Amino acid sequence: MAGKQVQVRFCVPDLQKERANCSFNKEEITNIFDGGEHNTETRRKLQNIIFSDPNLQDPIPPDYMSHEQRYENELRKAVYVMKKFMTDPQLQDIGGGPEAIKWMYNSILRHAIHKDGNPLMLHFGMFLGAIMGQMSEEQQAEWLPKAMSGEIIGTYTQTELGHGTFLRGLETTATYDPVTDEFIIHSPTITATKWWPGGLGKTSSFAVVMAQLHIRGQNYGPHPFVVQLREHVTHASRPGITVGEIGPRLGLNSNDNGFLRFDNVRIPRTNMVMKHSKVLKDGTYVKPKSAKLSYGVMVLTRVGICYDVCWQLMRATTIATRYAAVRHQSELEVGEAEPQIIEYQTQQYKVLPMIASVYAIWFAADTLRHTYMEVQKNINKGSDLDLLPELHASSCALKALFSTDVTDGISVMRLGCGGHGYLASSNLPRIYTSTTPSQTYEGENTVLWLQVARFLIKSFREASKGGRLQPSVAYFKNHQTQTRRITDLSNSGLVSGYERSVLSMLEAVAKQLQQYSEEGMRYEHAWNACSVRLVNVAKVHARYIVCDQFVKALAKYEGSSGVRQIMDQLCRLYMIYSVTNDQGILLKSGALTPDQCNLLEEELGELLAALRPEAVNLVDAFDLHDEVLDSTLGAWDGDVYNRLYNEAMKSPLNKVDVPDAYYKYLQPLMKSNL
Ligand SMILES: CCCCCCC/C=C/C(=O)SCCNC(=O)CCNC(=O)[C@H](O)C(C)(C)COP(=O)(O)OP(=O)(O)OC[C@H]1O[C@@H](n2cnc3c(N)ncnc32)[C@H](O)[C@@H]1OP(=O)(O)O
Ligand SMILES: Cc1cc2nc3c(=O)[nH]c(=O)nc-3n(C[C@H](O)[C@H](O)[C@H](O)COP(=O)(O)OP(=O)(O)OC[C@H]3O[C@@H](n4cnc5c(N)ncnc54)[C@H](O)[C@@H]3O)c2cc1C
Repeated sequence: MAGKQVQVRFCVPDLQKERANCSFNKEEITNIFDGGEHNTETRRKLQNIIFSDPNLQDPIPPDYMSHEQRYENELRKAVYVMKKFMTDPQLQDIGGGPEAIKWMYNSILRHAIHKDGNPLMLHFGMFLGAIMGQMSEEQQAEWLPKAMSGEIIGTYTQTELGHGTFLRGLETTATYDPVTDEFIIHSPTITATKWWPGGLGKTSSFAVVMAQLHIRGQNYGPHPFVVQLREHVTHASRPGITVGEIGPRLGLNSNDNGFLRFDNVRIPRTNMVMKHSKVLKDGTYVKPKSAKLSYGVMVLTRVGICYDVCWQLMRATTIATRYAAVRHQSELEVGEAEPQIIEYQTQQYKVLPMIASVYAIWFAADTLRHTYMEVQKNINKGSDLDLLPELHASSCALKALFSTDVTDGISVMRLGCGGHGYLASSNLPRIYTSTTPSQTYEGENTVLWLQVARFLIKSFREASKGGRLQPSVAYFKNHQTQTRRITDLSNSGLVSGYERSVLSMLEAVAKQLQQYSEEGMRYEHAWNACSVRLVNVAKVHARYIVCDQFVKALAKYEGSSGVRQIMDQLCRLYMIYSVTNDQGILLKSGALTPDQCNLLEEELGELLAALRPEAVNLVDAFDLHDEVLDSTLGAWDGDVYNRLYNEAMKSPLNKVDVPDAYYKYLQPLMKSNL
């Protein structure tokens, strides 16, 4: 059943044909990703307003702008949107609730308006996140209105030149002076220089600064403080503050990532962020319920990254799938017309598992978000923090898995578009460069995998003692009784295959750790000597979580049978794609036999063929506006060749037939060779 849009808009015949027979209700799928029918309606209204606003257009394609122009252009749009969003009655009236607006706004703005980074992103993400999640109620009352109105703009400054991963190694100090009731913020060394925070270079007037808290000579570890960096009105950097931008990056070049140094800068004691830990006037330190609660903003951002990369994958798959339906190349049979490249099974294998991955990521991210909300509720109620290790481990696992899967997936989508995928106008290069840093920021992925492994090893030991297990590792309780082989290849059978593989890997690595310890190696060194295996088991556990969540989400799905059927096929594809990619692991652990792997590979081919006719409709159902795609190859109408040609015409080199550079360099060379 085709949606309304499909019937009225022009598109090339190849896409018309693809859209003519759709076996499911696309709108129902759109509603899933928007979080309900009402949200879809709200998002579309917002899109119409935003995309028809001339103030949000770029004067020239950002690729042809200088570094300064890009920054200025994005800041102009970001400030305009902020003001418009807060004051325009049209936007106020749209409704949908703050949650809906927030998610939709993030996706529309981040991906369509701010094409290569937004100088206010950290303000809206982590600065506001720190105010709302880490400040006491009195502090929120003071800071939130200022931050919401734009009176102050802030960022989150944690990473330093010398340390990003190792928070305990941060060197910036916040020393309490009880005489003046102030903290003295200081950067004692060059490596203490804050380095990387988004919006820090030229945009932010304030920052949440992570610094080592010192009271009367004792170090209480990293804590967050609010520090004013720039003067009101003049925006000049304040005395004792040295701040600037760190220079061009692989991508996200419109966001002024910055550096920052403090020379004994004094701030009031009450600028310490004090929801969880406090320093009283007399210098008494009030401990938090858990030392790790001050890392909460990172956890929230890790959850956000799971959704963020999912949107990026939706964009990349939409572009590559539509292109694959429009592009004709080679011959399937000699002398026959060139087929659409999507007819090649290898091309289907590029796009279809990535479309299925979008669903897998979305459902797992949703479960993670609910765990986050539950933990947050418990923190606010002052009740126990039992779920904190679960949240930490799952958010590390899913952030690391999805940022890697999606970065790799986008690369495959680019390759799937051949040479044209390498053109900036396809937008695949920028989608890639905007996504790959998510493997580094908010916890470098290897480091996060090791955090997951730490949780797994602890849980494994707990299971052997018959102890209590967190939900994501509840399956460990069976570990001594289960045989390794699975006998049925259904989805739940394959999930069980992953469980058994994790347990088998854990058993082996735990044994190796034990052996090293018995040989006299210190535990930390034994851990390091096993860390490649530890990372590997963490990855398999993460894949288990995602497969398990996908199956569970579908079991609860109450929509139409058409959508249910297509999602079942996608789930099956995701399962088999994952298992066949991991078959070495599953074979080694004894969960699968080579014959079973062969059966799964056969089924994979059948699924690709079954899903091939639905490919374009599946990406249409993501309902990404052409402005969100921003791609010559992925637009809804499929008019790829005219768009490619027209975009090339925008190159400044094409303004004149013979450029000045010819007269300066080439002509003298060519003349001298006459
Ligand atoms: C939507 C898109 C937005 C994109 C914007 C992105 C902008 C980017 C911003 C940034 O990058 S901000 C900077 C982010 N930096 C990091 O993420 C640093 C990564 N490092 C860490 O998180 C930690 O240092 C560490 C690697 C987890 C280790 O921390 P630490 O050394 O202090 O811990 P340990 O002493 O080793 O203790 C580990 C102990 O603590 C538990 N734990 C660690 N972190 C957390 C947490 N966040 N929540 C709960 N628990 C935590 C951990 O499980 C261990 O527990 P036990 O095993 O001892 O029980
Ligand atoms: C685009 C972008 C935006 C950012 N925005 C912000 C921001 O707004 N605010 C902010 O504070 N920071 C920000 N960062 C910084 C980011 O959080 C750090 O870069 C990240 O946490 C990694 O730290 P690092 O750079 O020190 O890498 P390192 O920790 O030095 O990593 C280098 C290598 O060492 C390995 N390694 C390190 N420790 C271990 C270990 N214990 N075990 C095994 N291997 C290890 C890593 O796996 C990696 O291969 C941003 C970074 C980027 C790229």
